[in-house]
Amino acid sequence: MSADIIDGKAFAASIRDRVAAATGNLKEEFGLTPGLAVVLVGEDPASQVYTRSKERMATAAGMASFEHRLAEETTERELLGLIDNLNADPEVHGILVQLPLPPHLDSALVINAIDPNKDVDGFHISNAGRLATGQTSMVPCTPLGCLLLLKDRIGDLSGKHAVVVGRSNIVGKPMASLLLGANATVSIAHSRTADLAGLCRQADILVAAVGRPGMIEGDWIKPGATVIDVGINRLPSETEGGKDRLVGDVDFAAAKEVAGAITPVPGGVGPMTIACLLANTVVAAARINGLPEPDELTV
Ligand SMILES: Nc1nc(=O)c2c([nH]1)NC[C@@H]1CN(c3ccc(C(=O)N[C@@H](CCC(=O)O)C(=O)O)cc3)C=[N+]21
Repeated sequence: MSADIIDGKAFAASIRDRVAAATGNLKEEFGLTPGLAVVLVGEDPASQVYTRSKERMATAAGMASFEHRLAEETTERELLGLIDNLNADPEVHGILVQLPLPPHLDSALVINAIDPNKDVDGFHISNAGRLATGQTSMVPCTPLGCLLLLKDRIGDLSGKHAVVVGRSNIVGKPMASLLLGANATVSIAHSRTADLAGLCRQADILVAAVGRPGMIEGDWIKPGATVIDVGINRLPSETEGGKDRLVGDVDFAAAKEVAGAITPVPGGVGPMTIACLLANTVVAAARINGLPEPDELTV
C-alpha cells in the first residue's frame, strides 16, 4: 500500500487566500495595511531565495513588504538600531530577521530586541515562554504549518503518540508544545536517544526535524502513521552541471510504502512555513491595533 501524499503546496495556497481575504478586510474596514519587514544580513544564496519568496508572497496577499538587505559586515549596533526603528514604525506589524546570522552577531540578543508583538517568527523569549505555558503567543511558522497539516489530515490528535525527532528552539521544542496543546502524547527524540528506530516505530505521528538527509528509514515507521518531514537538505545534482536536489530527513521512497500519509520535499512543509508567516503578520496587525483577530488563522 502506498501512502497518501500530503499536498502542502495546495494547502499553503488556500491559507494564503484566507490571509489575502483577511488583509483585504483590514484595509477596507479599518484602513489598515498589514506590513512585513524582512531583514537579511549577508549574501547566503539560499537565504536570498527564501526572503525573496516571502516578500513576493506578502505582496501577493496585499500586504506591504519592507526589505532590508544588510552587508555581511553589519555590526550588532547597526542591526539593533534598525530593529528599534522597525519596532517604532506603525506601518510594520511583522519583523523577521532571517537566520542564521553571520557568526559575529548574537542571534539571541538580536531576536530578543524585536517587539514580541511584531515577532512573527515566534522566536522571542517571551513568545517561546508563552507558547510553552499555553498562553496566546506568536507561534513559530514551521511547527504551526505542521500542526495545521496534521489537523487537516487526522482531525482530533487526542491520545495519538507523536514522536518529534529534533529538539531545536525553532522547530522541535515548539512543535512538541503545540502537539501537547492538541492533547497528543509527545516524545522528543534526538541524536542521543537510545533505540531511536524503536521509538519512531511507536509513533502515530512522526515529525522529522533533524537536518540529516534521509536519516529516517522506511522500517522505522509504524504502518499507517502520518509522517511530517521538516528537513530541507540541498544535495548536489546526480548529473554533471544539473540543479541541486532538495531532500527531506525521511527516506521518502521507502517511507511511502509504509506510512498512511507523508509530506513530500519539496512541496510539503516548506510552503506552509511561508503561508503561516503571512498568517502571523495579519494576526499581529490586528492585535497591535486592538482589532478583531481573523480567528480562522490562529491555533
Ligand atoms: N527567521 C527565519 N525564519 C524562517 O522561517 C526561516 C529562516 N529564518 N531561515 C531559513 C529557514 C528556511 N525556511 C524555509 C521557508 C520556505 C521554504 C520553502 O518554501 N521550500 C520549498 C522549496 C523551495 C526551494 O526550491 O528551495 C518547498 O519545500 O517546497 C523552505 C525553507 C524558512 N526559514
